[in-house]
Amino acid sequence: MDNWGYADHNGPKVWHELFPLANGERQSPIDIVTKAAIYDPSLPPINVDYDPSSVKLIMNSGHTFTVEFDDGEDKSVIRGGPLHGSYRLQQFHFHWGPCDDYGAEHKVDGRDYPAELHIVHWNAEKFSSFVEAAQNPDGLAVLGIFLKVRNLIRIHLLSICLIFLLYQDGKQSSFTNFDPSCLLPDCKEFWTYPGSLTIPPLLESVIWILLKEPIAVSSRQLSQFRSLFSTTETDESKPCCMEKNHRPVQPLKGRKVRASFL
Ligand SMILES: COc1ccc(N2C[C@H](O)c3cc(S(N)(=O)=O)sc3S2(=O)=O)cc1
Ligand SMILES: [Zn+2]
Repeated sequence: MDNWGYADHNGPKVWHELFPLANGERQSPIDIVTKAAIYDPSLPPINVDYDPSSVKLIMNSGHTFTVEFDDGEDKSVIRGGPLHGSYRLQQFHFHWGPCDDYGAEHKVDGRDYPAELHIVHWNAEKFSSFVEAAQNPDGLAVLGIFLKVRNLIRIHLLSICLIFLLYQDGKQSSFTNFDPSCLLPDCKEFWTYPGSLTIPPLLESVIWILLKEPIAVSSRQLSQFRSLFSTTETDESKPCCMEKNHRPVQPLKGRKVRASFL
C-alpha cells in the first residue's frame, strides 16, 4: 500500500499493514479527557515568533494543502510551554471531514470539531535536519488549533490562496508574506502530551500542544477545503475531491496529558 489515504482500502484502519507504528505506544490523535488532564503550573506560556517573509509556497500534498516555510535558519520559531529551547516553523496544514459535524483529529471530552490546524515545528537546536528531528522523541512540536464554524462574511486570506490553487494546473503556487500567528486564537491556554505524526509513517516524535480556544471559519471555507483535488503523482488518472483527511483517536496507553490552566 504505497499510496496510503483515507478511503476504506488504504485508510487508517489498514495503515498498520505497512506502518506497524500505527499500533505504537504514543500514537496521535487522542481524546483529551479534560478532568484527567493534570494542571502543571510550571508550564511557561507558549511564545510564537513568526517572520511573515519566511513563507515560501502553498501546495496540494495530495492528502491536504500545506503552506511551507523557509526553515534554513531561525526566522520563525516557537518557544515555551513544554518545549526545551526553540523549535523552527516548517509548515502548516489542515485536517477536515466530509461535513461540518466532524473532521478534526483530536477530540475534547469526546466532542468533535469540524477541522483542525496543525503548525509543524522541528528542534533545530538539537538536530541538524528536519528528517533527523522527525526520527527522535523530542524532534517535532505541533501546535494544534481546533476550527469551529461561524458563518463569517470576511473572506479569509487563505481562502483566496486556496481558490487560486484550485484553479491552477500545477499543485503549488508561490505565497508571500503570510504570518501564521494571525491564525491563532487570543487565548493561548493549552494541553500538551507526547504523541506522533497523525499520517504515515506515524513517527512517535511529536510534542503536541493543543490550544483550548478554537478559531472560527465559515462553512464555505470548509467546503473549499473539500473541493481540493486529492490527486498525487501516482493517481493522476483518478482525480477526486479531498472530502476527508482525519485519523481517528488512538489509545492513550498510560500517557499523561498536562494542562497549562486550571
Ligand atoms: C519522515 O516522514 C515524514 C515526516 C514528516 C512529514 N511531514 C509532512 C506531513 O504532512 C506531516 C503531518 C503532520 S501531523 N498531522 O501534524 O502529525 S506533521 C508532518 S511533517 O511536516 O512532519 C511527512 C513525512
Ligand atoms: Zn496534521
